[in-house]
Amino acid sequence: MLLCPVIGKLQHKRVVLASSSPRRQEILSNAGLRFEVVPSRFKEQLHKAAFATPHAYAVETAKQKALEVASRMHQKDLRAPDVVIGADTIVAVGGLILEKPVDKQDAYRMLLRLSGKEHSVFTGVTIVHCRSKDGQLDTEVSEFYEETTVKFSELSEELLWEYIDSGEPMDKAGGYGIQALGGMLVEYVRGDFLNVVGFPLNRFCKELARLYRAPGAPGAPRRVQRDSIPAVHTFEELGDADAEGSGSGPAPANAGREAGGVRPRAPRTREADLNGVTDSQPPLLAGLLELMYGFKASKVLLTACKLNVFDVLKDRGPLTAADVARKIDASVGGTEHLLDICAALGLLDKSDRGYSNTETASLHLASDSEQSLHGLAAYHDGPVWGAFTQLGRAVREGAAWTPEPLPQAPHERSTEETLQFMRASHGLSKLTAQHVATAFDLSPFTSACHLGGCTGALAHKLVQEYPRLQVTVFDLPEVVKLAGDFQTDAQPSERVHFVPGDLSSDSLPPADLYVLCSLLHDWPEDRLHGLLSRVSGSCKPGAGLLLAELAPAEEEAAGGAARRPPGLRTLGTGRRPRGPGRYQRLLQRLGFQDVQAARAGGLLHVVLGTRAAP
Ligand SMILES: Cc1cn([C@H]2C[C@H](O)[C@@H](COP(=O)(O)OP(=O)(O)OP(=O)(O)O)O2)c(=O)[nH]c1=O
Repeated sequence: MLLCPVIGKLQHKRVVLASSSPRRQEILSNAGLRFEVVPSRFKEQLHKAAFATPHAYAVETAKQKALEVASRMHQKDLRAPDVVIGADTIVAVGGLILEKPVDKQDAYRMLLRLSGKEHSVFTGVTIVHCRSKDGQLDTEVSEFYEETTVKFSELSEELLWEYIDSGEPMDKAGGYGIQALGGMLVEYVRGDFLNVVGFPLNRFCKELARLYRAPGAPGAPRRVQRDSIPAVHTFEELGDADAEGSGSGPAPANAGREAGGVRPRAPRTREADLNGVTDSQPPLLAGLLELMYGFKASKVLLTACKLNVFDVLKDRGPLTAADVARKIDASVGGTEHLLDICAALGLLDKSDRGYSNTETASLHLASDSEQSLHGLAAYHDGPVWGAFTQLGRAVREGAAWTPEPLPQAPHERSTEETLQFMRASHGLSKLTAQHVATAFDLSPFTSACHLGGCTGALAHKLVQEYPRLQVTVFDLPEVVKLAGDFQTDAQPSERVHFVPGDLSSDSLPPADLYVLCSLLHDWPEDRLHGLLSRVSGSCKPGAGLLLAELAPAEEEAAGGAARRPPGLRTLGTGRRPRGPGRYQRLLQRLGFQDVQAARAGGLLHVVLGTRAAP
C-alpha cells in the first residue's frame, strides 16, 4: 500500500527517472514510486554566468537532462514515457557554483572553500509530461527547486585529505556526501535533508499534488520552448506572446516559486522545435533568420536601459505604463509598446497591475546594482552601434573598422568615450572577477600585475581573496587617470596600485604573477605572440602568467561551429575562438611549465603557467 496518496497518482503511468544517481533512485523507490531508470546523456556544461542565480542554473540543467531522455526515448521507439523526472544538485558558496569535483585537487579546493562556513545546496527538479501526437513528441514541463543550508565545521588538512582519500567526494556535488562519511563534516542543516542527498521528496510530492489537483485547474503543466529568450521575428508577434503570458489562462507551472532569471514566454513557434531534437529546420536557416532579426531585440534592450526603465521598476511593485512614462519623461503609448516588448522578451513581468522587473533585470540591467551591465549596454548603444551603422561606408571606403571600435584606437578617444568603455569593462570584470581570482590557488604569489587592468575591478577582488598579495594595475595613462571614478563601490585597498603605460611599448612593472583578462580573444596571432613574448621576457624563473579568456561555446569547441553562424561574442575575430588548449601550448612554447587550464564561471577559461629557469 502506498503511504503517500500523491505518489499513487503516478501509479499507472510509465515513469522514467532521467538520472544515474543511486541516491535519487533510493529516495524515490523508498517513497513507493515505480519507475525505470534511464540516465541522461545531457552534458552538464551550461554557461553558469548566463544564469542570474545558482538555482536557475540547476533548474535548467535538470530540465535539459529530462528533455534529452524524453526525446531520445521517443525517437527510439516512437513512444515516449508518460512522465520523465530530471534533477540536478549543486552547491553554492560565495557566488560560486560547485558541481562534482573533477579530481582530488578539485575536491580539496571545494572542501576548503566550504570549511567553517554556511553554504546552500540547491536541487532543481523537472517533471516532464510526454505525449506522442502524429509522430511528434509533445511535452509539458513543470519545474521547481529547493534550497537547504548546510554549515561545515573548520576542517583540518589531515581530515580533508583523509576524507578525499576515502573516494567519497568524487561523484557528489560540492565534493561531499552528507548521508555517509561527509556527515562528520557538518555542524548543522537547515531545510530538507533529502534535498542535499539529491532529491527534495517533500517538495516533489507537493508539486505532484498541485499538478494533479483537477483537470484544467490553474497550475496545469505548461509547455516550454527550448530557448529562454524568444527569437524576435516581428514586434507584433512579441506582443501576442506577451498577451498569452499575461492573460487569464492557466498559471505558469512554476508560479509557486520561480526558477529565477529570464523566464520563457512562448512565441508562436512549432512544438517540434523542442530541445532541437525533432527540429526539421536546417540549423543554418534558423540561425540566419535570427541574425537578421536579432538587432531588433538588442535595440529594445539597449533603449530600455538608456531610458532607465529597469531603474524605475527596481524595488517597486508593479507600475502602469503611464507611471513609467511619467518617470522616464516619455509618451504613454510609446512607453507601453516598449514595456510590452520587454515583457515578451522575458526582461519584464506583466500582470493586471502593471509591469515589474524580472530578477535578471534588477540584477544586471538596473544601473546601481552590484552586478550591473548597464555600462556595457550604454557602450553598445553608443560607439558600438555607431560603428555598425557605418559598416557599409567603412567597407566601401576602406576606413578602419572593427566590431569593438574603442580598444583598438585608444589615443583617439575623448574622455567621455574612454569613460564609456571603462564602464562597460568594469561591469563585465565585476561579474567575472570572483571566478578568475579563484579558478586557481594564487596564494603562493605575493605581487601581481594586471596588464590592461582598466578600473582595477579584478585587482580588488584578487587582494580580497589573497591577503598577502599586492597588485599593480597597468593601463594607458588616460585610463589610469579616470580609474579613481570607479573605486566608490569597491573598498579602496592600499594593496592595489595603478601604473600608467602602454602594453606594447613600455617596460612592464615587476611582479611574480602577470594577469591578462578578456583581452586577447580577438587579437590576431602576430599581436598575441608579440605581447605574450614580452610578458614572458619580464617573468623571472618561478613567476606565473594567468590568462583568462572568453571560452568558446560548447558546440564551437567541439567543432560544430562550421554548421552555424559564429557566436556573437567572437564576432571580432572572424574565426573560431581559441580554446584553452591553444593558450596552453603557446605558454609551453614560451618556456612556461606546469601549464594548467580551468573554467572560470560560464564565460571564461583560465590558463596558468610558471616560468621555467632559462
Ligand atoms: C551535496 C551532496 C550531493 N550528493 C549527490 C547527489 C547527486 O547524485 C550528486 C550531484 O550530481 P548531479 O549532477 O545532480 O547528479 P548525478 O551526476 O549523480 O546524476 P545524474 O546527472 O545522472 O542525474 O551529488 C550526495 O549524494 N550527497 C550530498 O551531500
